[in-house]
Amino acid sequence: MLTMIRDIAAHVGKEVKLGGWLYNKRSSGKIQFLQIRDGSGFIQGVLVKSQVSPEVWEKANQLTQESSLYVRGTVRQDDRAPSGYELDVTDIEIIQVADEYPIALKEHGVEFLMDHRHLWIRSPRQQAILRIRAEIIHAIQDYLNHNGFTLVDPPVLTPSSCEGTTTLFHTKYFDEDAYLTQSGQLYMEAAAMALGRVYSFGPTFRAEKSKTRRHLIEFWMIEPEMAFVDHEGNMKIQEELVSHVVQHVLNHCRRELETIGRDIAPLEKVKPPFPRITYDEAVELLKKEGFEFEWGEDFGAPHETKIAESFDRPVFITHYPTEIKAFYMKPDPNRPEVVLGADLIAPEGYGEIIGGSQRIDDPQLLEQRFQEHNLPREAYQWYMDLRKYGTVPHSGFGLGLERTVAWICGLDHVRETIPFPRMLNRLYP
Ligand SMILES: NC(=O)C[C@H]([NH3+])C(=O)NS(=O)(=O)OC[C@H]1O[C@@H](n2cnc3c(N)ncnc32)[C@H](O)[C@@H]1O
Ligand SMILES: [Mg+2]
Repeated sequence: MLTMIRDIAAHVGKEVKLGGWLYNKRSSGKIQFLQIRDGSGFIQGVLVKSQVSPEVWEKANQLTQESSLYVRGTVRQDDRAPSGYELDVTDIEIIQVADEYPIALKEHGVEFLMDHRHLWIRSPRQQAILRIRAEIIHAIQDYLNHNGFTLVDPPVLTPSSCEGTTTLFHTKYFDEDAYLTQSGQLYMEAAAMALGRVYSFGPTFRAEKSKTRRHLIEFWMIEPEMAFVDHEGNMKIQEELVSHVVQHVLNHCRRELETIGRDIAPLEKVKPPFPRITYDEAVELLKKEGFEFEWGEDFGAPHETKIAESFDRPVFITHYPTEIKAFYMKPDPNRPEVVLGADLIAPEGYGEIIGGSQRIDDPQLLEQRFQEHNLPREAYQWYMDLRKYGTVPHSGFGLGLERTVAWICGLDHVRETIPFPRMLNRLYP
């Protein structure tokens, strides 16, 4: 039975057998130091020429970067070692001497690394990011599952759009037209009328022609939807969820955060309540900061970054103009030219991580929106039925996983937040 490096502390003084890959090695003539990784961690194996057979010594000489092997040895505690332990190697079984590894331990250009993403993910930094991503997913589901939400899976193949028709991926569904989902929201609204509080978690697709550090073509979204929850209740759930996730990462990913060099001070300030400013107040703030900005425009990355600089934690921007938001958003009854919705803007320039709103629950108004947005009525009949058979006030939001990972990890680009990013001009590997 192989021992995993993550469990090595339980085996001090004992002989163990590990399976793994050679991450790196160095030699001082009579001693060889093998940096071994097995996916659960790293450990240094030490070979002393005088203490192993010539065959084992020769095998160690043959090993190249990323060669796969079994190694046997005795576990020794050593505070000088990064993991706190070392392995006094007694035997090596080579599985494969790897070809010359393309990602040598030096700087490489982004496109080269992206072309070798299937290998790049083996590096300590990329492993750490993927572990933090997994912990974020775990924390999100932990919060939602313990707060009355049920996971419901929406379809990926859909007959219509949710977020406008300019970013749809079209495909044929036998002899019908279909589109890859932009958002599971509309289906979550149906599920919320059945189960009260629901959420979806899956890939969503936007044929965005934007090549920015925050846009992916395929990204993962968590979409909670809640019956009998209004705009303010929606934001309260969002700030509790995000704060829970950040605290979970701080509690469970310290080693990974150190590996990627993340300054955690900004994350320690992420506690509810988050500040709320209206779109109007945000426009005024931008004008005071010297931006040319017309009421009715949408905020771009520079605007969101400037707005966020006034706060030490994520900030809700609420009451956007109805004209620039999606058809389903409920207008403010006291001021119909703005909606009961909010974007959650992360600090440190990471921009919008959540989009959400209260939904239109009045059938007449929804009919009017179908016409204003020129939506094909028959494709949305099921969605209108939700307003005919027991409509209720309800709200929901979409949290973009990759943007959340980029913010929490402090990364420059979303391409490092997902195992195999799909971006403009990138479908490989
Ligand atoms: N259930 C809902 O209410 C969600 C709603 N239908 C929706 O899709 N809103 S959103 O378009 O703002 O997207 C939500 C979030 O999804 C993320 N998002 C949105 N588009 C992208 C792209 N292209 N790349 C990466 N991440 C993206 C970003 O964090 C947004 O705040
Ligand atoms: Mg949005």
